Amino acid sequence: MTSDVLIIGGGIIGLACAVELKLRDANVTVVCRDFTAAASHAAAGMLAPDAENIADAAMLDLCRRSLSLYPDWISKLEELTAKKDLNNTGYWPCGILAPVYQEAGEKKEFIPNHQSPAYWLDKAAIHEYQPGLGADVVGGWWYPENGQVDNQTLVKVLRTAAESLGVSFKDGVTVEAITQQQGQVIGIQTNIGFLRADHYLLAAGAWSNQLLPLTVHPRKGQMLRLRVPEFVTELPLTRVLFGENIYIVPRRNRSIVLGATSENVGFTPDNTPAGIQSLLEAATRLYPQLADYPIQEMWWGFRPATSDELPILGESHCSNLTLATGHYRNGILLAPVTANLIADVILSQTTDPLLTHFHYSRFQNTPVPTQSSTTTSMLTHPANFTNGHSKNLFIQPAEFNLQDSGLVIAGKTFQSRLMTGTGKYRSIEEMQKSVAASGCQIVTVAVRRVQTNAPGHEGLAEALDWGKIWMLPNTAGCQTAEEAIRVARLGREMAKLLGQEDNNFVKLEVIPDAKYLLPDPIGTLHAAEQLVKEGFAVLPYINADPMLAKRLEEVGCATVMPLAAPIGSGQGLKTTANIQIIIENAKVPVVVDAGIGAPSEAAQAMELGADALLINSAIALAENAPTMAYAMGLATVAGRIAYLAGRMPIKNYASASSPLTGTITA
Ligand SMILES: Cc1cc2nc3c(=O)[nH]c(=O)nc-3n(C[C@H](O)[C@H](O)[C@H](O)COP(=O)(O)OP(=O)(O)OC[C@H]3O[C@@H](n4cnc5c(N)ncnc54)[C@H](O)[C@@H]3O)c2cc1C
Ligand SMILES: CC(=O)[C@@H](O)[C@H](O)COP(=O)(O)O
Repeated sequence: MTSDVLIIGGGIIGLACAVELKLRDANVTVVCRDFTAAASHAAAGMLAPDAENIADAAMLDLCRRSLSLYPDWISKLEELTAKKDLNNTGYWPCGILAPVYQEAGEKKEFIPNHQSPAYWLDKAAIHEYQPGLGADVVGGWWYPENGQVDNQTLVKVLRTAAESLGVSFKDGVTVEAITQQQGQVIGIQTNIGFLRADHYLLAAGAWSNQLLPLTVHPRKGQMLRLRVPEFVTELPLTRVLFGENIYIVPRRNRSIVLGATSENVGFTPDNTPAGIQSLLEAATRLYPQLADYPIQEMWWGFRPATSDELPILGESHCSNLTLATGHYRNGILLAPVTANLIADVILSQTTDPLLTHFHYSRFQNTPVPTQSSTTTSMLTHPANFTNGHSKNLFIQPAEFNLQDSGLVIAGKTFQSRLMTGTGKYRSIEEMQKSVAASGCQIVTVAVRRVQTNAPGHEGLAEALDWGKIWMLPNTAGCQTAEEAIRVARLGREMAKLLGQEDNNFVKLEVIPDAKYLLPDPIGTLHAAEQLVKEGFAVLPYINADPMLAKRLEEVGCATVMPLAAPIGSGQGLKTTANIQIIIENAKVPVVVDAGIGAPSEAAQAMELGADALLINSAIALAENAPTMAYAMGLATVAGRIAYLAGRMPIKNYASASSPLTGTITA
């Protein structure tokens, strides 16, 4: 049995799983960066499987199961925290009324086959049942079994319960990478060092794809809270109103939560006038007397959304890593069922059949593996991936036991350590052949040039098979941090359009100087800080400056990319001493970028211990580009193997290679 479980993320999902695992005798540690940033803190707390109008049958089943677990789960939590008063979590099966302004025309009556009842109320009935609704409400559904919980107090109760059971917490700690070897997680890299456990659970909400390339992205929601004024003696609302683009959630403590916007703006923080205005307009239309209620508080949060709006639950590509993320709009509702099913997976190795529907591999073209075959290509391009070329550049003979686990950037593993570009080729066909011949798995693309169809970039984006090659959008042509941030966002959209939904990589170039193409260190640092905040995996192109490399690593960049020599100069390794210092100190991959002119220089950079190379001009401008690409691929592998083999020390004097003893004297 797995006893030590490390949970990444201390939102409701991480906490609920921690309590359940601990109750089943596991040793549990929760690592959490920032509890106040959690969606769990920001939510409205509705328990609304029916009001949410969930179309997917398996999801509806999951939500209903969770709703039915709620009463016992709440009692258990409140017992654990020695507070039997059910109001402590604000759990309130108060029902949800969903008024409409236009009748949809469907048959409206009690639906007896519904697993939970739903009643249609016509205009007269709804106004009688809920006085104070806007005059233009024409009817609505009543879902008596839906309800709410005060998510902010619930997570506090969960945290207290977990602590009282002995769950250990590492607060304010950021997980930077999940380190894997041969289908196993061997530990997690954090800002306080390397942590190990028997088993790992990823419950990092909207930030999950900073650690694994899952299709989880943030969907921002703005919220506000009103207070029932003193002069209103009785609670005016005793059920949730779930209207069009608005929900009104009255708490028993006389606050009223209004939500929420649904914005696709990455991790852009703050409340905005437009967001708050839209909520207030919709709320006062639905329940006009709110117009006079005092505003108490505003906030925002990031729902962990997936492209099909369903959570990702259960096993992963690694046998000791389980996933519980992507709960999107229903994570508060789904907490108890998630905790149960995930504890079953981790501790009893039993997978409820329902979990097949929420398996991570549904976003790939691969079939869902059975329990006995757990490895798929989610994070690691297959080791024998040849990128269309007949030669496999990555095969390293087993007898050498090289223990090279691949290049890991922002949790994604690549076998090839060579990245190439797409510029300067004489034709698209030559570029395609060169990319294939190099064996590279990452190709950088200048977002601006592709968007503007610059000469040589027409049709470029479509010319490569992005099912096989990971796109590294770059901000070439940007002179300021602001421009680079804008272009990075476009790059992310471009990658999405080309089918890489989960690609958050950006090669950051801020280059104001046209003659030497030297990057602006200050602009690069500023842009990197912002882009990291927005959830990008940032790969900054820099001069070979060890201090800057350190600062960029500290702000959360996924790699550093020091230059060997100016871009396109083919001068070779001109910055060796500084690159060596960067390599010695870096905890993120060091990618030597720009200026490499020949395979010998590529090999030399890898022998120094660089993790990867980015080479464009030396390939594109060679007389025979595909052949040079092949040579660069071989040189990268040779340099890496030589680095792993460990070169001999350099000596001042000769030392004979043949033995000096036992020779025949003449
Ligand atoms: C405005 C809004 C309204 C909502 N309303 C409802 C509702 O009414 N009903 C409902 O059921 N659901 C609702 N939701 C959805 C629900 O809040 C989420 O689905 C749920 O909170 C997700 O929980 P989680 O634990 O997965 O993620 P989160 O609560 O976001 O927690 C993730 C945690 O992981 C931590 N973390 C992330 N990355 C790292 C890292 N690298 N290292 C360490 N820690 C890390 C974060 O700091 C965070 O604390 C709403 C969400 C929003 C934003
Ligand atoms: C394509 C790209 O990103 C280049 O800006 C990169 O820096 C490579 O430089 P070389 O063209 O000198 O290899």
